[in-house]
This record gives sequence, structure tokens and C-alpha cells, in this order.
Amino acid sequence: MSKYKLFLLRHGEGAWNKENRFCSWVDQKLSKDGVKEAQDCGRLLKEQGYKFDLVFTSILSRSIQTAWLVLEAMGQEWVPVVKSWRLNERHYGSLIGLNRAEMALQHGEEKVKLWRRSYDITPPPIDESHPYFLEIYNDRRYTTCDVPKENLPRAESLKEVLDRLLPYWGSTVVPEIRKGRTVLISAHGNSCRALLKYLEGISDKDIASVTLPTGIPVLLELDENLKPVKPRQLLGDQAKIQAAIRKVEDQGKAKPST
Ligand SMILES: O=C(O)[C@@H](COP(=O)(O)O)OP(=O)(O)O
Repeated sequence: MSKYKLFLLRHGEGAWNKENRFCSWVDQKLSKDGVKEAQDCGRLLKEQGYKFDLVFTSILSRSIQTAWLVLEAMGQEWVPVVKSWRLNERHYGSLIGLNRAEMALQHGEEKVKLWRRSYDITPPPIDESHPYFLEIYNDRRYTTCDVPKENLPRAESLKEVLDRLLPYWGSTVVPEIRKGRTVLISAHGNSCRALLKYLEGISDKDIASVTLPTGIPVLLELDENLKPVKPRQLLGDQAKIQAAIRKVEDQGKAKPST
């Protein structure tokens, strides 16, 4: 029997989603379309009568901005928003900033698919010579984490995302759900995929074909042990959602940049 409702949301489209670049820990804001996606998401949730008690976000602006826009559109701006680096997007290492379609041209679509969707392959790590290294590691937000800056990741597989996310899920999110609070997690494609893998018991192989489009809320209905009692529901127009999923998948197809 369904006891709890949990909502997962990949932020609205970010500036680098539009440019098809690996964004990861670079702090890009939402694009104009991304702002609209977040507002539409909030309107849809309001129309369907949902009410949140608590929102969790990463410490990247695109997930925070999305949470704010959703709450504003729902008229629930007062709902507390709690942030943690543990919900950040997967750290894409040295791939950060690169264009997926160009990478597919250079390395082949299969390789890009492995980098993006395999469960336990870690991309090459970022180092000091990378153009975005200082922007990321000199950012004040990373002095607020519950691990010293030197121990923050330099690249992550999806498995490593789950390893850093699960302690937070267990210690901070689960107790709130168990108190009966309706929680929204406004995060990223891969931090949400990692959590979905865990909650739904998806195999290492099958998680490769789970794709989350931007700005689409995912509703999970959970039993008293926080196990899903029915398949996840992606809320909204199903034809549009399928088209948005295909668009994310096609980002890894080889294409010279224009
Ligand atoms: O880091 C990024 O560019 C995307 C995910 O990229 P893919 O895994 O889909 O390549 O993350 P998000 O837009 O959800 O923050």
C-alpha cells in the first residue's frame, strides 16, 4: 500500500544543456526555456493538488533556481529548502565543458554512451590544468561541505554518485519522509538516476536506459519500507515527455558543432 509520496525533479534546462556541453559541477543558470519548464512544472503540480513540506536541492544554482520557481508557481514559497553537495550532479571530471556531439565524433558514440550511462565507469579526472578547475574548487560553496575540499571528487561514475548520496538520503531525507512530510528533491539527471536505481532496485545494466528529461516531475509512491509500490510516474503530457527523453538520448550522437 502506498504510504508516502516522493517527488524527484531534474532541474529545468540549463544554459549548457542547450549548448550540449557536459555541465556537471560548473554552476550554470537556467536558460529562458529552463525557467519556463520549472514554472510549468510548478503549475502542473499545483493543478494536480500536490503540496510540499520540504525541498532538498544540490548546491548548484540550476537546481536551487528550479526549486524556487516551482514553489513560486505553486504559491508555496515558504516551504523550507535544504541544500547539500551530496545531491550535486555527477562530477564528469575532464569531460566538463566538452560538447557531447563533438566527443562522439572524436571518440565514437559508444564511448560517449559508456561515459554518460554506464554504472561504474569513471571518466578521466579533472586536474589543475583544466579550464574549469579553479572555477569549481575555488568556489566558496565547496568550503561548506561535510568533507574537506581536498576530499571532494575529481570525477565520478554513477556508482560513486550513489555512494556519496546514500548517506545523506539515509540520515537527512528518510527521517523527514518517515515523519509524513511530502518531499521534493530538485536535483540533476544523474543524482536523480542514482537515487531511482537504489529505490527501484534497477540493475547496473538496466540503469543505462533510464533517461530523465529536464523539468519533468517524477512521482514515486512508496510503502512503509520506502519501496515503490508502483512504477514511477513522469507527470505531464506523455508524448512531450517521450520526445524530451529522446532529445536527451540524442545529445550523444555524433555531429559537428555549428
Ligand atoms: O552534467 C550535465 O551536463 C547533465 C547530465 O548530462 P548527461 O549525463 O545527460 O550527459 O546534468 P544536469 O543537466 O542534470 O545537471
